[in-house]
Amino acid sequence: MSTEHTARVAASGRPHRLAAPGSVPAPADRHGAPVAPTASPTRASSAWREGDDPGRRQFVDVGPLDLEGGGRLPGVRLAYETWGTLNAAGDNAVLVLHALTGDSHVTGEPRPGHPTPGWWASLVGPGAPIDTDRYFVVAPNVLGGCQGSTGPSSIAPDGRPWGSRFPHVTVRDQVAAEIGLADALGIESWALVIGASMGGQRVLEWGATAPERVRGLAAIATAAQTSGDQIASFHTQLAAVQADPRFAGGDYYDAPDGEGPHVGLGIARQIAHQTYRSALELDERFGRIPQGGENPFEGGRFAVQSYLDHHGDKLARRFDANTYVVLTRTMITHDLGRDRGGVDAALATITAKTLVVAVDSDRLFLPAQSERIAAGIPGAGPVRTIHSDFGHDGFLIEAEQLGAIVTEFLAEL
Ligand SMILES: CC(=O)SCCNC(=O)CCNC(=O)[C@H](O)C(C)(C)COP(=O)(O)OP(=O)(O)OC[C@H]1O[C@@H](n2cnc3c(N)ncnc32)[C@H](O)[C@@H]1OP(=O)(O)O
Ligand SMILES: N[C@@H](CCO)C(=O)O
Repeated sequence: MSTEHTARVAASGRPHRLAAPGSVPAPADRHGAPVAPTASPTRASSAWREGDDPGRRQFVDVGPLDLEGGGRLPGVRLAYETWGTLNAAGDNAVLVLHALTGDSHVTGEPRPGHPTPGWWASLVGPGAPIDTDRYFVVAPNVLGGCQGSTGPSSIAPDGRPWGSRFPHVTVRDQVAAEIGLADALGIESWALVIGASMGGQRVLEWGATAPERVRGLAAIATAAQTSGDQIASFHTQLAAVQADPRFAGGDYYDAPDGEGPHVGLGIARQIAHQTYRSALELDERFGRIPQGGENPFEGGRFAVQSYLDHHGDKLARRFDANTYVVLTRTMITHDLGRDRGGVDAALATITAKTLVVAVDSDRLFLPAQSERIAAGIPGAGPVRTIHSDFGHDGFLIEAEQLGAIVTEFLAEL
């Protein structure tokens, strides 16, 4: 394994892999520094607030929403971005659904205050596999999110942030809100609804909730029903956030010092990030190499620890902890088969032509879960496999492979 794997990593053409031990960033560098709870520049809510970064975001009010779990949101607003033009026939609309910590900014188009391109810039844009010169692409921020859509950091009718009072929302509720967005945009049926991971959960839910409104589906690195193993991992992430005293049960937005539960959120991301990468990659890439300038025998870290610290810290600086909790709970309760006679019965009701994609090294959303989706949807072809050393994150990293698969599927549609 080792030789072949190393060769594949080396041949992957990735711009950045672990630097030689002597040249990894010094401990004081942002890449080398441990999570520094008191140094966070973010306020108690790192959620987007109106006026922060208007960019090209638009908003739609989809009205009150009766929730699957019995509660009610009195007014739901979705933030979204669009690219391209809806044609006269109205048949070139594509809905792109982000994963847990994504947002509406999918393409490489620059936006104010964000140095990095959107999260699927290689897949969506002018001349890209989902060609915005041809398709009208719509990407909403999910219900419960923190990038402009109604979520726990939004202001409730009493003028205070929802915080701990934000109700449980299910994947079905999120899709109900997105149906409101489609209505508002005058889109009767989507040529394609595409998403990965948590976004893929909504893709499947679209197919089962509104089969007449989707002609094509692409469900990538996802599952029709959250497994016990996934719930277990999500549970530990929730526990990490909730154990942070600054979480305050979810009501931290008005913390006098302006600080939120960055430490807990960072730890949750570290737990999650490990599941986003493969064991093989972490071993091959980091192994037992100490972080530059640090000695693990004197309280220092191995490079992989520093790497996880970095990813935890980075998310904690850009994301709202309550949204992380709300969306994680949403994923925990995801079950396409609920009240539909079970998963297989629900999958059988999906009429859209469906592309199912798995990442072979994914240890979070297992390829077997993709197999189940493909076996259950009448219009699904065999599972297409992304071969990757990187695990679940392969859906973000392996742009060339995914692009080719999506291009082929769109041509068939
Ligand atoms: C669909 C969605 O919703 S996606 C949401 C979008 N974004 C995210 O999820 C961001 C989280 N990041 C990731 O998941 C991944 O980084 C990806 C998938 C985006 C990219 O993967 P890769 O290109 O393989 O990046 P990788 O995992 O190697 O991380 C690179 C970072 O780790 C840092 N790093 C690498 N080694 C170390 C180390 N030893 N110590 C500290 N930091 C390190 C790099 O400096 C780099 O930092 P930067 O991102 O701030 O520039
Ligand atoms: N990087 C992805 C992984 C989960 O699919 C995210 O944070 O949304």
